[in-house]
Amino acid sequence: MSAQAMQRTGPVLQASGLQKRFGSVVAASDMSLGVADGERVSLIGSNGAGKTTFVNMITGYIKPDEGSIMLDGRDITRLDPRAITRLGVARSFQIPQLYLGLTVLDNMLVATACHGRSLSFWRPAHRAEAIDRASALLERFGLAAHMARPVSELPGGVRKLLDIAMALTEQPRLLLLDEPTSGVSVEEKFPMMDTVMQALQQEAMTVLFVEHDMDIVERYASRVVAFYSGRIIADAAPQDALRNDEVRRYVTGTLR
Ligand SMILES: Nc1ncnc2c1ncn2[C@@H]1O[C@H](COP(=O)(O)OP(=O)(O)OP(=O)(O)O)[C@@H](O)[C@H]1O
Repeated sequence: MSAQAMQRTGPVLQASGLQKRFGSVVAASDMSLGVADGERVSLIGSNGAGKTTFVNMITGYIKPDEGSIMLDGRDITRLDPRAITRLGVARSFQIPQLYLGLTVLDNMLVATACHGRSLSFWRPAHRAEAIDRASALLERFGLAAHMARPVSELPGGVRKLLDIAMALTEQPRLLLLDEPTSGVSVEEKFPMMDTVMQALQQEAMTVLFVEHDMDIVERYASRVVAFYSGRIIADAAPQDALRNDEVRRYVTGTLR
């Protein structure tokens, strides 16, 4: 077995004892979380609970005061965001980061060039490979018909799908999604998430997604991690986590 394959028997992500203070605010207090290959973990919590701080520490935008973060057994705690992206942590934002004047395919190719782990993108062979990969992903996300259209002509839901597809161009090990259904209508949110989750399953992707909509959490997460006041207060299967008293009191507001 290769060294890389042996590494992959461990967790994809292992965060241990993360601490972060902003002045007197404790944004992360002893946060530990291990995520195995193929898990779909939903991060829940009310405003200010510490979800974004956790995600920003994983992606390198914030450095923890204490604790460590391992990706496939490699210590990424002190690496800069670009190096962490190159090692396989991809992220999609609540507001899609797209080039509105470019076509859907060109957005995918820009993402390939930006997330690229080598500088060979502009070589013809690599470019042809990138186009093949982009086309396959657009197919999986139901976006193939839009390939030649400028993003400015596309509705919000389609832009969200494109933003997530763009995060996958370089086959990351871990995908972080920030509220994938925010701003999506009630009628659109389930069909959109069905498409996203099916595509992610086909890619065997490990996903962490921040989500406020508990219907979405219950339906699509394999595991739920709940945050409150900078701490992880529950980490369990969706049914169990959403029944937890602390989660009902501090997150979903169903227990007073
Ligand atoms: N850069 C910063 N400077 C100062 N305080 C910060 C900073 N980032 C976060 N905080 C504080 O840390 C705490 C955790 O915030 P965080 O953004 O992680 O919460 P969250 O769970 O993501 O909330 P939301 O759902 O509103 O995004 C909050 O009290 C917040 O005000």
